Amino acid sequence: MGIKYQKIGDVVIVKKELSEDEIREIVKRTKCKAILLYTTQITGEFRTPHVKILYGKETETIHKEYGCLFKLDVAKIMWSQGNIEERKRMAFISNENEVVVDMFAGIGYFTIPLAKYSKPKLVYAIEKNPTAYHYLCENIKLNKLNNVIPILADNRDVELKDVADRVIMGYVHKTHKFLDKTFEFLKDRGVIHYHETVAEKIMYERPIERLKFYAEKNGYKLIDYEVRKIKKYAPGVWHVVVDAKFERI
Ligand SMILES: C[S@@+](CC[C@H](N)C(=O)[O-])C[C@H]1O[C@@H](n2cnc3c(N)ncnc32)[C@H](O)[C@@H]1O
Repeated sequence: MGIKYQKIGDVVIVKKELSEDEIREIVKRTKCKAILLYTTQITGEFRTPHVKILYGKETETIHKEYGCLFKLDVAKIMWSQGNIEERKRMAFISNENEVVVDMFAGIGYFTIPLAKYSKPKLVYAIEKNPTAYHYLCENIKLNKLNNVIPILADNRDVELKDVADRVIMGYVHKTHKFLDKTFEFLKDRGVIHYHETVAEKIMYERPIERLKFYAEKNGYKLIDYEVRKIKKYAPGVWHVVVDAKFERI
């Protein structure tokens, strides 16, 4: 059977309609409790999937990855398998001396592995969507973390000045528009993990130009950076992350 599927906890996601035989085969093979069809690309600021349930009823599950537990309702909240390497990388990016702000925390995609393995002093995990925030709080409890403060808010409304050694911007919809706020969170020196979707031809230039522009505007200078590919986003378009180090001028 050549059907492509993705298993999140005990829920399976497919991207095309299945026959009765195919549903039976997937259930037998994966022992899943539900099969969901993602009907369109994930869009919108909350990154909510559009789904049709092909099998089962219950779509809430616990996904295990890299020793972390992620509870989510797969019918309401996205899970990007393509970001797996970045979630692992973020797990060990910080250290015990740091305070981190995760501006687009979701259910804790980066916050949970980072808080668990890097053990920073504190992670402020900001999330605007109440459903994602609910699971973020559940996941902090499930993973027994005491160094995460979840905040239900639009990150632009959060008043935290000069607190962060590191800011994660794991969102790819006009991310640069949030950079003024990011520099408000940042201490005199710090690192920003800036995500962007960008055409291949300009992927080593445009994100850097934007970072430099907002740094200068906010009284910082870019002192070091590295552009990393996360995944192909569309034909000729990459989802990249820039690890960028800044210092206040
Ligand atoms: C979907 S996550 C990114 C995916 C994730 N990095 C992964 O590994 O799969 C982005 C989150 O940012 C949240 N978000 C969007 N705009 C926001 C804002 N202005 N303030 C706080 N959270 C926001 C969305 O609700 C969503 O949960």
